[in-house]
Amino acid sequence: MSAPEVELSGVRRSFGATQALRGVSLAVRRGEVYGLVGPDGAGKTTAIRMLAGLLRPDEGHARVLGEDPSHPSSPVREQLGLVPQRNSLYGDLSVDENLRFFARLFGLSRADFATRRERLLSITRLERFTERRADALSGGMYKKLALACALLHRPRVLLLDEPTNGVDPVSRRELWELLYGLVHEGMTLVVSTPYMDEAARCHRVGLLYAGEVIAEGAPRELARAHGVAPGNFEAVFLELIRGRAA
Ligand SMILES: Nc1ncnc2c1ncn2[C@@H]1O[C@H](COP(=O)(O)OP(=O)(O)OP(=O)(O)O)[C@@H](O)[C@H]1O
Repeated sequence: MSAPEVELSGVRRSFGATQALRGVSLAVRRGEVYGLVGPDGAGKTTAIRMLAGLLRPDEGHARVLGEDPSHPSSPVREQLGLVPQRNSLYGDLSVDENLRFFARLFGLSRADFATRRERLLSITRLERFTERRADALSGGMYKKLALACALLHRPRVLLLDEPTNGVDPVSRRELWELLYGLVHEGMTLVVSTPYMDEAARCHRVGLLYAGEVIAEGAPRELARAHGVAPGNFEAVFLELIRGRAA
C-alpha cells in the first residue's frame, strides 16, 4: 500500500488551559476525501492549520507528502492548497483581481495564469462575475472563489476548513461536485465540516470530539456498526458521546 499523503501522528496542541487536540492520529492516502467531522470547538480548524503548516504541535507530528509542512523551506508548501474557514479573500478586490493577486503570490507566469484563470472560472462558473467585488458575492460564490484561488498553483493536497459553512443547499451540492472532480484528477482532500450529513460524502471520516478522534472509518461502515441508517451521523455521534459519558 502507498505511503499516506497526509498524516497526523499523536498530535497534541493546547492554547493556554484549552486542550484543542489531545493525541490525534490520522492518515490519508492519495485520491481520498477524508472528512474531519465534529461540532464547533472539536478541534477541526486546529488540525487543518497544523496540516497547512501554520501551527506546530506541542507533541507528535504533522506530515504532508512525507515532509513537515511547518518547515519554512519545505518544498511541500508548493503542493498544498488551503481554503480557510473565512475572510481568505480581499473583499474590496473583484473576482478577477483576487485571482490575479493570488497568482502573483504563487509565482505563476502570465501564460500559466491565463490558462488557470480560464479553467478555474469555468469549473466554478464564475465567468460572468469577474468584475464583482468579493464582498458582494453570495456565500456560495465566495467559497468557490476561495477554492479557485487555492487551486491556482495546482496543489496535490487540498485542505478545506468548513467549505460549505453558510452556503445554501444547492451551492453546497455544486461545491461537492467540484470537489469530486478534483479528486477524480488525483487530488487528495481533507475537509472539515460540522454538518453530519456531509460525512456521508467523504470516503472516510474521523469523528472529532473535544480534541479526540472518537471513531474513524468509511461512512457506511460506521453507520452499520452503530445500527443506524447510512448517512445518519448524528445518531452515530450521539451514541458515541453517550457511551463516553456513561
Ligand atoms: N488561537 C487560539 N487561542 C485560544 N484558544 C483557541 C485558539 N484556537 C483554538 N482555540 C480553542 O481550541 C478549541 C478547538 O478550536 P478549533 O477552532 O480547532 O475547533 P473547531 O472544531 O474548528 O470549531 P469551530 O468550527 O468553532 O472553529 C476551542 O476550544 C477553541 O476555543
